[in-house]
This record gives sequence, C-alpha cells and structure tokens, in this order.
Amino acid sequence: MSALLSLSHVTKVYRQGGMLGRRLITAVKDVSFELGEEPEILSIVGESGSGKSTVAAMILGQTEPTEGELQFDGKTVAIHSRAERKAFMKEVQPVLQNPFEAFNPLKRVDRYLFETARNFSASGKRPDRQQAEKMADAALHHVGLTLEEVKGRFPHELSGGQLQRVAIARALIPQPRLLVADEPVSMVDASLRMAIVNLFGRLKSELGLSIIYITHDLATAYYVSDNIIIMRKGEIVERGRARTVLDNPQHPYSRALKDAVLGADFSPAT
Ligand SMILES: Nc1ncnc2c1ncn2[C@@H]1O[C@H](COP(=O)(O)OP(=O)(O)OP(=O)(O)O)[C@@H](O)[C@H]1O
Repeated sequence: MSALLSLSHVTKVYRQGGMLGRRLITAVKDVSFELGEEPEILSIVGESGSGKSTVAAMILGQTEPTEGELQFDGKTVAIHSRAERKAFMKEVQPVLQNPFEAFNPLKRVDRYLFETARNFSASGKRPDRQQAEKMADAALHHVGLTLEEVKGRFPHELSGGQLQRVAIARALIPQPRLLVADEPVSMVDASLRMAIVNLFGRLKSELGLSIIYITHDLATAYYVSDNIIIMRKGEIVERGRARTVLDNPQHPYSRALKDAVLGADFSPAT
C-alpha cells in the first residue's frame, strides 16, 4: 500500500548569525517515517527545541529540507508557485497553536470561513453566498458548532476553545486528507483540551482524515494517537503504537519525559 506521507532521511540545518559568528543548527536530523493510506493520528512529542515544529513546517511545505525527501501522495513536496501552494493546501491543512493569531481581531470569523469556501471549494467551482454558508455550516457541525453560533462574531467574542474549533472547521472546508496541528491545545483552557483532542479522534473516523498532532502533552497524545514518535535534539529516539510506547517506554529519554509529564506511576484506567 502506498503512503499518504513519507519522510525519508530528512535533515534540516538552519544557519544563524551573520558573516561573523555564523552558527549551524541541526533542527532535524535523519528523520524517516510514514503515514499510510488508512486514516491515522500520529503524535510527535518531545521537549522544546526537539525539532517538532520544523518537521511540521517541512510537511506543510513552508520550509525545504536540507537533505532527504518528503513525499505526499507519492509526489515530492515542493512548492514554487501560488498555484502549487493552493493545490497542496487543498490536501494538507495546518492548525496553529494560537487561534487568536490565526484570525485578524478586526475581521468577523465567518468571513474567514466564507473566503476559504470560495477559494477551496471541493468541486473546483466558486460557490455563491448561499453555498459558501452551507459549506461553512457543514464544517462547523463537524467541530460541534453551527454557523448561527459564530455568525457576525469577532475573534475576541469567542472563547479560545471555540476559536480553535472555528480554526479547525476552516481547515476542514477544503476537505483535506491531512491536518498538521502544531501544539493546537497549548493555548486552550486545560478543561477544554480533551474536548478538542477527542474531536481529532472523531474527525479521523467520520471524515477519514489523518492528523499529525504535535504536542508537549503526553496525556492527550496517549488518549488520541494511534502512533507516536518521540523526538530529542532533532532525532527520533522512539516510535511505535502510542499506548505500547507510553505504557512501557524503552529509551531513557522517553522514560524521563513520561515521568516528568505524567508522573512515574501514570497508568490510565482505560
Ligand atoms: N527559522 C529558524 N532559524 C534558526 N533556527 C531555528 C529556526 N527554527 C527553529 N530553529 C532552531 O531549531 C531547533 C528546533 O526548533 P523547533 O521549533 O523545530 O523545535 P520544537 O520541538 O518545535 O520546539 P518548541 O516546542 O519550543 O516549538 C531549535 O534549536 C530552534 O532554535
């Protein structure tokens, strides 16, 4: 079976500083993994600076690898034009960490949904106002909201959790095959995190969506992900089925991470 996404020996080196004192930072080092055709939630966890966001940026085509290759649906991820970006974004959508940064505070949130509906209609035809509203409402239903609830509202008139749901709804409008969510719950109130993470599980089963879930939060990763990758200093130190890895981490770093985040005696009831 072919892969939806594959990273093959991907390395990313950043150059920092000017002519004098130039420094090379290897943010990601020889990383390889695949997402199959079957919908899957893959969590990428690791401490700050372990290279998670750089992996996300490469998957989203925002930055190119220094070495190695990323393929989506059998084609090398390489975006050189607006048309290529648009075609790629139909298939792969980001969900950002801070929903308040994803929306202009002076723009009503429904306008974002309508614009996305107009730009990324699955049929390829530009929908009229009524059709765009229908598409927005359908996407909002998938995240537990309705157009009526958000219509005419500015970002600050919604809670962080609601706004993140609107951001996810917007990402669903093009009917992508992959969501790349980089720390999507870290700015959301702790009591609402699980609801958003559970939403990912539903989107996977209801829409057949694959999700890369980048997080510090091992507890939510444990509950929602099928597979997990643990990164440290740009490298994958451990990978496998999420529950297997987190129930019994093998690498000393994974053990330390688990103990630090979940407590040494973490043992979920389920
Ligand atoms: N644009 C950039 N230019 C230079 N160095 C960068 C750039 N982006 C990231 N880095 C460096 O690459 C390394 C990996 O960073 P990255 O943001 O990918 O890690 P992370 O695991 O996502 O961390 P965090 O959880 O804090 O976001 C860090 O040392 C970081 O300082």
